[in-house]
Amino acid sequence: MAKLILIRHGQSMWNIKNVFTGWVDVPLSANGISEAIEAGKQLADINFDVVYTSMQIRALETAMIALAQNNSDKTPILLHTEAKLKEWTTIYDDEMKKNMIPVHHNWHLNERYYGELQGKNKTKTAEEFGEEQVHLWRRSYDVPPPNGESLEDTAKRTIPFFKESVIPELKTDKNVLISAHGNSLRSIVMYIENLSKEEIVQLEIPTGKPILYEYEEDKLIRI
Ligand SMILES: O=C(O)[C@H](O)COP(=O)(O)O
Repeated sequence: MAKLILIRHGQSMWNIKNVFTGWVDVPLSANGISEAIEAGKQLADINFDVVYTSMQIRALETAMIALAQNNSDKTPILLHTEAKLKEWTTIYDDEMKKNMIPVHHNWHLNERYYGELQGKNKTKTAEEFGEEQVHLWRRSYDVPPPNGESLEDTAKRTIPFFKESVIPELKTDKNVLISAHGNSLRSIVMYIENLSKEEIVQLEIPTGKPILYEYEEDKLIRI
């Protein structure tokens, strides 16, 4: 039975400062690296066949650090350009691929674009615009931050990608790791678990804590 593992990147350098990050490309903090190592140890017995990350370094770092803890002797191969993808399909033969894990990067998994809030301190923003308004921007389904993406907007790019790229892997019994972000993953969990617009407001995804599903009879069951 194929497994799907979702993991939000470990704590980032801006998570520490409580700053809206979105599409700003910020690395993991020392604590975030420890979180990724711990997550990797928790997932060490899963034989991953393919990995998907966003284009953002915090998600890629988390995936690579977690994979470094894996008990398989496979090597992750970053397929971050069309040329690398072509090389993967033409140069590497099946024998070589047995000991490798393809790691795909894709902007569709990027964190929600936080628009004008990017770079702003979350506490100061709440003081400026009010707690309720900021909570709506951060956790509602369809209220976007100023010149940013709502969760609904984010889902319009994550869900088609998930259906077109990830589901076919699960259907062919591949174990999949997705390393992404708090809100891009909230949109995916909302889809998988069929959460309502009201329920999604309550969903928080902590940094570095894997979410596990098993794929059976065309359904994803949380385990
Ligand atoms: O982009 C960010 O600031 C964080 O990754 C998620 O922020 P949020 O928890 O405020 O949505």
